[in-house]
Amino acid sequence: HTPDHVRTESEQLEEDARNFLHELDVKGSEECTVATMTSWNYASDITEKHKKEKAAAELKYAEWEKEAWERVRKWNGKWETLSDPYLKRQFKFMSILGTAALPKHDLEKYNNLVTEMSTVYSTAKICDYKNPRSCKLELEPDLTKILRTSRDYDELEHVWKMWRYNTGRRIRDHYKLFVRLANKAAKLNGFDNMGDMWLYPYESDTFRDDLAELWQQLNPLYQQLHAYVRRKLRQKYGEHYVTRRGPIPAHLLGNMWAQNWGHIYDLAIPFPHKASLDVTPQMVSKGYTPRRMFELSEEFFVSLNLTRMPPEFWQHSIIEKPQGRDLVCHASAWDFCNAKDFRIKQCTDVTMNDLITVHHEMGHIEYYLQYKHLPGVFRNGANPGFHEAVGDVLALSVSTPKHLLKIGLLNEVQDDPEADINFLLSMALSKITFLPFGYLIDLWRWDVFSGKTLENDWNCAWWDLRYKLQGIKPPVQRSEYDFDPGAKYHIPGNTPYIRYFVSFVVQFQFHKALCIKAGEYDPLDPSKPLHKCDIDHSTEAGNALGDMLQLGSSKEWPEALEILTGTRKMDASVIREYFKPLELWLAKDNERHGEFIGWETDEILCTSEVVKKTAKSEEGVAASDGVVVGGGSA
Ligand SMILES: C[C@H](N[C@H](C(=O)O)[C@@H]1CCCN1C(=O)[C@@H](N)CC(=O)O)C(=O)N1CCC[C@H]1C(=O)O
Ligand SMILES: [Zn+2]
Repeated sequence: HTPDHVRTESEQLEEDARNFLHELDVKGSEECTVATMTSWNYASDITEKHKKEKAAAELKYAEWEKEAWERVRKWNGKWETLSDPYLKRQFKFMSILGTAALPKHDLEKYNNLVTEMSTVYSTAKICDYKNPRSCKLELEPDLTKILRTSRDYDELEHVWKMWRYNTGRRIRDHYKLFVRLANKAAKLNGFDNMGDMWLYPYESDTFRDDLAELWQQLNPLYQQLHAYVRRKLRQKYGEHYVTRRGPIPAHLLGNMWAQNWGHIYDLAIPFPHKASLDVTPQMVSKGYTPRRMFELSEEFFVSLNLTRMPPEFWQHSIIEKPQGRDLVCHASAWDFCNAKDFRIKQCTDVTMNDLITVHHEMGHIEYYLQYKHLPGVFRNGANPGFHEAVGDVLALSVSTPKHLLKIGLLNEVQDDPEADINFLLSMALSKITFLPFGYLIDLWRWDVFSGKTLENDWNCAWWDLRYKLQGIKPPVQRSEYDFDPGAKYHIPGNTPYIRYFVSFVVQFQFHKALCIKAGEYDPLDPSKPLHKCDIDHSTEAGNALGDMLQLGSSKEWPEALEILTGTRKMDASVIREYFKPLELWLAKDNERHGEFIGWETDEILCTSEVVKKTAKSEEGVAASDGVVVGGGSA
């Protein structure tokens, strides 16, 4: 490099900035590794000792973040004059301190509240409906299995109600204090409330409006699917429980949160005489293990010329539920900030649904691997939605009958319009049904953080959204004693959720771009529709995906999106194109059956009053001034 004395002043500033940022990054990564390790130890073995170690490490890491932030602040007024956008972007991100801005005692309280809420959620157990003295049923695998397989209305209601009784209801007070401290931290960072701070990584002041626009474009398709599934559930459970024009009882949809209806495919399959596409039986009969499922996923990434898992991954990951201890079973991917230790923790079941989740988690690991060379502030998704989309994009190919045949999980593929509709319906039961759920979680939380939803209305505001967007209702009347949002991992876990809604839109844009590169999709060739595309073994597709992943968050997400897809905007028309044949079929089928599209009810789903418990039952007691949340039609 040029000797000091001939450099211009701005070149000198740039050199100093580079050295300053590099030094911070080395120290920051070391601190991050220590903090992440104690977080992993707690999440994989919940003990008082691990909780204390995690709490101490979080405070220590916050000390480091504050020190780094104060050193960055000294560059204010200088870093903005740098010409290199790569350096300026690093300073921009390092100027946001986060919750470490809280006074130490507030931060300690905040961290403990989150850990406490997570512990309640992850260790909750309920009593068995069929054997009330056995009270050791856990969410994974017990309750998940019951929601997936039981068709007993009352058993499902018991599990649905008791899960919420032992999770959400028990953390409602924690959450009140958590919200206050979260907003205090947001204000210390110059945001109005935590909801605004969560949107910072999307770098767009029209983001909320863009999301509302996407939902408007997707809602019609959701409503057609909702009407069709409601008819099938009415056939199964009878008109008393599933009315013609009302919302669907939430506990009948195969999933604890009604976020993915894939497990009632057997009740909804349009052409039952065609081969089933749920390959769980084949996975079991072929002796699949969790390890095999992870290797299958890795093989797909490698076939795309992407990076295989490092030895540490197989050494340290937990891919089966360990017995004899409490742990956070909710699947997660971990980056230990040292460019070599990456792990997944997942209580894997041998089911097709878990094979999809394996790909989801592996997608996170692949993103970590692709950007591990970048400075810490860029070791993130272009936006959080991109991080959620990577694994799902590969899973779109894996889920095709053609691919399942290729890997021996299907022994025949029927290629005809009816089989097509069956396949698209099975995909819609997890992709389309998720959209209103993925949107409403943070619609609810943004209103809670902003104060638009007051503490006394938390649960009824939740059911207002669940009714309005998903067209579902609770099997038993709810009150403000309950805290049903707290029964979903990401609320006690304090993980933002709009990233999943973004992912479910952009993953189809990624899929389309990769399918074109793989020569698997041609809009003008009816034999190559988007939903039949399988990109496996396409290095053109893999290289294009890798090029985008390697950017991390060093470029604004519209630029990263453009590099891969040629467009700079989230675009709902691609997911609608993928499901077009199904949308046409559903509209005709609903028309033929005279189905009412949408939902209405005059039932009181949630009361602001505490419902007086009667000896007979909980429902049926009309509260004095119940808040009617189901009055309007959709
Ligand atoms: C099963 C999955 N678990 C999350 C995920 O993988 O996103 C976990 C918990 C929260 C964040 N997380 C991570 O692993 C992050 N460390 C990844 C990262 O940000 O790097 C999950 O929650 N999903 C998948 C479908 C919809 C949603 C759900 O199940 O509702
Ligand atoms: Zn994820």
